[in-house]
Amino acid sequence: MSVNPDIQVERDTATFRSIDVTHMLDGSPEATNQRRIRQKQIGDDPQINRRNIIFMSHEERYEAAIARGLRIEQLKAEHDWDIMDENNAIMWCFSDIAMFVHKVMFIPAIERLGNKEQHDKWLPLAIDHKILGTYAQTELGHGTFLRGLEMEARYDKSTEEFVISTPKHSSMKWWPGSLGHSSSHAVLLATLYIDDQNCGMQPFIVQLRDLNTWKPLPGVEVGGIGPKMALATTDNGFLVLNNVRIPRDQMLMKYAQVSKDGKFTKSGAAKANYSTMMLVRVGIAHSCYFSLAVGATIVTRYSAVRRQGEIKPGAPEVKILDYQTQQLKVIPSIATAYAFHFCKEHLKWYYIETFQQIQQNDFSGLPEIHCVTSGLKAYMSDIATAQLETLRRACGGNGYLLSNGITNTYIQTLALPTVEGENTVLYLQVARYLMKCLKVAATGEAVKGSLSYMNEKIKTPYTSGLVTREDYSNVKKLLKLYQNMTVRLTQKAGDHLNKLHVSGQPKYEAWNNTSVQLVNAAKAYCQTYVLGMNIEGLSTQAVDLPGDALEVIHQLCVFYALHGITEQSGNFLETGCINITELHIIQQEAQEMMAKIRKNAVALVDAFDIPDNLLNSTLGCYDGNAYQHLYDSAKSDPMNQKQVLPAFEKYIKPMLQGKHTSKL
Ligand SMILES: CCCCCCC/C=C/C(=O)SCCNC(=O)CCNC(=O)[C@H](O)C(C)(C)COP(=O)(O)OP(=O)(O)OC[C@H]1O[C@@H](n2cnc3c(N)ncnc32)[C@H](O)[C@@H]1OP(=O)(O)O
Ligand SMILES: Cc1cc2nc3c(=O)[nH]c(=O)nc-3n(C[C@H](O)[C@H](O)[C@H](O)COP(=O)(O)OP(=O)(O)OC[C@H]3O[C@@H](n4cnc5c(N)ncnc54)[C@H](O)[C@@H]3O)c2cc1C
Repeated sequence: MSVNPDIQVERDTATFRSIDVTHMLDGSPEATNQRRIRQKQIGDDPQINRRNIIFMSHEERYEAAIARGLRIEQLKAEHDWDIMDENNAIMWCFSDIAMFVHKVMFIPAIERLGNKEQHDKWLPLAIDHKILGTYAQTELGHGTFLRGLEMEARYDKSTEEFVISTPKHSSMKWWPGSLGHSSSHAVLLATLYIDDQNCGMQPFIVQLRDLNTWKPLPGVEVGGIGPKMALATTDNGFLVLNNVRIPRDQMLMKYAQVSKDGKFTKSGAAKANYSTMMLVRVGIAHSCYFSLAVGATIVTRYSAVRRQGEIKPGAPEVKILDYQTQQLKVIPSIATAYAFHFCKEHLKWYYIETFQQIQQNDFSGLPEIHCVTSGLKAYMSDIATAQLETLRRACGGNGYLLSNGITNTYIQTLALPTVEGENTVLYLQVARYLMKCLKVAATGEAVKGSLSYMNEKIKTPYTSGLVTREDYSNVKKLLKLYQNMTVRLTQKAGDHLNKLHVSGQPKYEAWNNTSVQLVNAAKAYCQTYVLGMNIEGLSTQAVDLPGDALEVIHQLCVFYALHGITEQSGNFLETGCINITELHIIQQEAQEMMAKIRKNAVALVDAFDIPDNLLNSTLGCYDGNAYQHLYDSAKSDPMNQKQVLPAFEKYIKPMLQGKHTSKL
């Protein structure tokens, strides 16, 4: 099929070469080649390809997702993939792999929470798929408040075993992925009791199913929790354990130990057992980038080939991308996807460095990285889901179809604000850190790390620093506005907290009564962080780009900063970081920048380089032939393979013949 001329002209008139930006996103031309080879191995494989999933039943999808997982293992062995390749493969399959919690949580939990002997015993079994596992933490009664977990592991000194039980309905495990039907084992988080003394949440390895028959072991009641909005193939489950006994060495003992005679000891940081969640929060940031890149690609391409209505009366119908309002739906998502790219790259290296320190028992970086990973997981998933919905609607009626490729991406991404810590709760963790830094800054001590800008801002009076028109496209000046706004919102929340406390409210009550302001400050901190990483990316990753490409990536960053101010203008005005005249100029500059970026919109999403066989979209194919692909997809619907469906004879015909009323 030839390329739609409407999309070809977009490529021909772009001011830069997409491939240069693709190399930047991948890190180098060699990395681009390597990724393309991997994506071809996945996309071309009939067992992995997700082409027909929209026509499958729940059970068919589940089975296909198991087969996909197995096939990925084979490809990994055949092509010598490393862990990054494997994680990317899972992401490119949109996590449509039934055992993916085994890979992204079960194995990492053993690695992080187990000691050397436990690594030696369990990791080879898990890595070779001799056992399949889940991460079973959340219960029916508690997901957020981990100190409230009710499943009990009581140590029995006489047999040197833990006895695990579910005292009431609310204490059953509820939600763990792959638990329903696909796991033989679980890393199970339960409250440890020794002689009735509560020793906090600890991780245990518990076998759930017989490895030959796959039947639940005695004392184990397990099953799926029922159909969900999406992620149909991650069989989230429930688990009830009735006095199930496991040997002492099946408590993962890297950070807490129970001796044979029942002595409890702890090593490492207080929250070291929470470290698996931090890793997955980093993975979620990466997923948010990918989902948004997918959505932006589909909708930008569709908007460039869909013609509807006229701008100039009587003139030919225009591409919907030429409507300014459509641009406002599409361009921010492109700019955000690029900002998220820089941010997730930074986060990946930041996590690797800090994890290495933690491995050396240096926990000093833990509070800051907990703040950053919690905040970015929350902020990026909030923004990604909001923008995906805007993008989906920007396709009009066809945005409601499953074959468009964006609907599935959107509803899958909708899980991310909830999993690994509900977003509001995570923002409140960020706020806790903000309040601590505020206290440090107030005493005149230097705040270090991502909030070091607080040192300067807390002392100096604020001026926007926007004097000339050029200042409005100076990303460093714009970043200062964001930093000002974050510090002011933090101070405002801090003042409110203190005021309530001084007026007699206990600290915990004052905290709850300030939590709206606290969350607002935390979001501002996250938004500032993302912008900061975008700007840093310009001078690190983007710096080697040819001038024309660098200019466009720079424009995107300016637009991201300006648009963010227009979206949050209330915060910027209320804190006095800009005045109304400055806001009007910012709005105007943002619109002008959007119009410039529009010219390169298709080339910018092409640079994400997501192949058609992973994109799985009728609307967003590279060739721009959306109508042909929509028609082909409709024709391939199994319901269209018969001219007349059985329901005709059963119900429609009797109705047409007036026979139905006799049965009423
Ligand atoms: C790539 C796609 C992947 C999709 C994956 C899908 C699979 C999904 C899996 C899951 O959802 S698994 C279950 C995830 N569950 C959660 O994330 C639970 C959320 N809750 C928490 O994380 C915590 O309970 C809490 C809300 C952060 C608070 O915990 P708690 O009440 O026990 O803490 P406090 O006693 O209040 O102490 C807070 C104290 O602890 C520090 N802290 C908290 N978490 C961490 C951490 N992860 N690392 C380091 N430090 C942590 C926090 O900073 C506070 O410190 P101080 O201020 O007291 O110094
Ligand atoms: C698709 C999916 C996959 C999952 N996979 C797993 C898995 O593999 N393993 C696993 O263990 N779990 C898993 N979970 C569970 C998930 O981690 C929890 O649902 C999540 O942590 C939220 O906890 P919750 O359900 O208890 O929400 P709740 O805490 O009940 O949240 C409900 C509301 O209460 C608010 N709230 C709660 N506490 C506070 C507070 N302190 N301050 C202010 N507001 C508060 C929240 O903001 C939210 O608005 C999964 C969930 C989903 C949806």
